[in-house]
Formats: sequence, C-alpha cells, structure tokens
Amino acid sequence: MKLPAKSDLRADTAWVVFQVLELGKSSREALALAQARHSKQDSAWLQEMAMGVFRHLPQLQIWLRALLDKPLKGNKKILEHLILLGFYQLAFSRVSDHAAVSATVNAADALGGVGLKGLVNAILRNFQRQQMASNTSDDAIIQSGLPKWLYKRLHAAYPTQIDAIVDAMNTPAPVWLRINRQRSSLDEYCSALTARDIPFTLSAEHPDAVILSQRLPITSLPGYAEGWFSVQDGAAQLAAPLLNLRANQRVLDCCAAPGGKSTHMLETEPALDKLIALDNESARLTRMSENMARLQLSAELVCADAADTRSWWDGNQFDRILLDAPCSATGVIRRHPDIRWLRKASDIEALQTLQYRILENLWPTLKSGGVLVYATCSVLPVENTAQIARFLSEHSDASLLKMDSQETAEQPGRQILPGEQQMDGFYYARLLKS
Ligand SMILES: C[S@@+](CC[C@H](N)C(=O)[O-])C[C@H]1O[C@@H](n2cnc3c(N)ncnc32)[C@H](O)[C@@H]1O
Repeated sequence: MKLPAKSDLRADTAWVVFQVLELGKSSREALALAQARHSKQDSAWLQEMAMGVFRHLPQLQIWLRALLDKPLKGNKKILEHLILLGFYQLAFSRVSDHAAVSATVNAADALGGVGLKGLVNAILRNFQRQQMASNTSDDAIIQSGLPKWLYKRLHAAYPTQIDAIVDAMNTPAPVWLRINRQRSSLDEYCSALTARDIPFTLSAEHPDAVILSQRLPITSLPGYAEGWFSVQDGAAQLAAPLLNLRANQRVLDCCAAPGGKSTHMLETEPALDKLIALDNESARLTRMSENMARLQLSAELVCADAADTRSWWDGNQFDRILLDAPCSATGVIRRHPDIRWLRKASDIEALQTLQYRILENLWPTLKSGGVLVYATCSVLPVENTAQIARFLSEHSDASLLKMDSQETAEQPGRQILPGEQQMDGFYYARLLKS
C-alpha cells in the first residue's frame, strides 16, 4: 500500500476508498496510513467521509454512471473514487458546496490526474446544475446502501424487520466500555466518569458495561493506561457470562484474537486452571498480548489452525470452550461500513464450511458435562441457527443448553439483531456434551 506522494486530505480519502473498493483491502490499515499524515481533526474528517462513501455507494455509483461517459481505466481509476467523494460531500455532508467542488477538483493533482482536473470539475458542476442530490433512487436496495446479495438475504431472513436492520446498519454504533472487575468496579468507574462530566448510560443485561453518550478519544478516558476498562460492544460482552466459568476449569477460547472475550473471561473468573487462547493469525495474537499486558492478565496464547487439533491439542479435554467463529461479520457493519463491500456473496459458503469444520473438530476436545458456546458476529441464519441445528441433528451427545425458553433444536440459539438494546448483531448458542 503506497500513499499518493503528495499529501492532500481529499486525495488521501479517495485513496482509502480506492484501496477498499478496488483492491479489497480492509479500511483499518489504509486509514491508519492515511491518517498518520493529517491532523487529528482532519483524520476524523477523512474517516467520516470514507465511511460515508461506503454507506451510500450504490446511490453514488448511479450518479457516476449518469455523469461519466466512459469508465476511467488504469491509474486514472482512482479519480472515479475522488468524484464519488465529491458527490458524497455535495449530497450528504455539511461541507459547503464551494469547498466540496474546489478542494475536490484540486485533489486531482495529488492523484496524478492533472490532465483530468477539467473532467472532475465538469462532472461536479453538472451534478450541481442538474440538482442530482435531490434526485435519489426510491429503490429499497439502493437506499439501503447494501450490496444486492446481502439485502436480499436479510430480507428473506427478516421480512418484517428489514427496515429496522438497514437503519441500524447505517447508524454509527455507540461506544461500549467493559469495566475490568479485577482493577475497578462499575460503581467506581461510573463515579470517575461523573467526576469528569462524561455522560453515560448503563444496561440492565450487562453487569460490567458503560455506554458512552458521546464519542471521546479512548486513551483520554479515566484509567485507560491502568487497564480499568476495555472497549467492547454489549453483544460481545455476553459471551463470558454464558460460559458460567468456575475456579479450576480448563478453558479454550478458540478464534480468540485480539482477545476481547478472553480478557473478559479472566476478569470474570481469575482462578481458572488454564485459559488457552488460540488463533491462526500471529499479528492478531501480538495485539492480544498487548491487550493482556495493559489489563494485567495472562493466558496461554497458541497460534494454530483450530480445526487441525492434532497440531495443538495435548489430549486434555476442556470444561468450557468458546468458539467465536470466523464469520461474515454482517452484524458489525454499522461499526465497519467497508465490510459490506469487502464481503462477497461467494464467501459465505466457504465460511459455513470452515465454521462447521472447526466446530466438529473441537467437539472431541470438550469433556462430557462440558459446555461449548458457539458465537458469531453474523446475522445470516446459515452461519448461525442452521449450523447449530445441523450439529445437533448429527451429534447425539450434544444437546442445547437453552438461554431462552423459545429455543428449539430446529431454531436454536439467540440471534441479536444490530441496534437491539444498542448492541451489534451477534449470535450465541450453548451446547452441552453428555
Ligand atoms: C471474530 S474474530 C475473533 C474475535 C475475538 N474472539 C475477540 O473477542 O476479540 C475471529 C478470529 O478467528 C481467527 N481464525 C480464522 N480462522 C481460524 C482458524 N482456522 N483457526 C484459528 N483461528 C482462526 C481469525 O484470525 C480471527 O482472529
């Protein structure tokens, strides 16, 4: 990934959008690189604009097709992304029209499009002249800002809730904190926030959670360096309590990095016999050990393919297993708007296969009487209820440990939809081994 040689806020924003949409890179890495050369305020602007383009892409592309005669090719392609950014500013942001047009046209220089400045200028001026911003599509899929395949799958699964789901997916998520019981307490932390005039709310279902009422730099919150809290969505905070951990248990956190749920487990039950936190990405495990160090916790970190138990398992069975399976991440699109474009319809089947393979291969590593919690941050039933229903039908020593009286073997688990009690979309099912 190489940034444009010349630093320009709009050119760098278009570059981030290009990295995601054309090269399939995650926005996290591209943003970090681009933001490093701008002020705090400009970095926030850059992120807001890039995320805005991802949220409104179908509509922005319709306008682009209407105003650009021929698609741009090769190293000029990035200018299309600059134009999309121009449309976004004009139609959906508070940037003044004058600044949106002139600064976006000037940014073409930094993207090597000196000769195409006139084209960018003409398209943005046409956009204004034809009042395109007030001419948006009334097609539900275009309005949703989601790719067609995803909208259709969501509509099929949740016909009566589709509008609320789409709304939630396009609304920025609140910041949830999880207070580290080993270093502080909910009461103590709430007092620290109140003393600093930082507004927050609590959630009845979450014994360790605080929801901030405004976005603040995390490192500026009380007790960051001291490890008093972690940032973790409310849905993810439900995993550790579901495991019902006790002292001296042997526990596996499978697909554990960067450790949000492992650290919660250790905070909830510090007297475990052992916690093995396994993941197959070493860079993510490095982030996990940094998180563990800040929170003053420790676990045995293992880098391996979870499904290949022969490569990492010593034959001692676990009392508890959390399988936080790799998934489509469709439940966290509100936090990561780029996911909707990075994930392809064709990925889902491969994910299903991987999830089921890991689940099946882990099952023998669980003691009889032990509990496995299966979790995903997906809202697609094929990754959730369908997987667990199939597993129950194929494993006579597995039964459903219900969290809710409405669960059945055909409709097992709890599907949380995005926005429900301010949480991300998530799925949990609890399996007991006989
Ligand atoms: C949903 S994320 C885990 C989030 C983590 N549990 C937390 O709470 O911070 C899924 C993880 O699965 C890991 N993963 C994917 N395939 C894997 C495999 N075959 N074996 C082990 N880990 C895998 C990814 O590297 C990723 O870190």
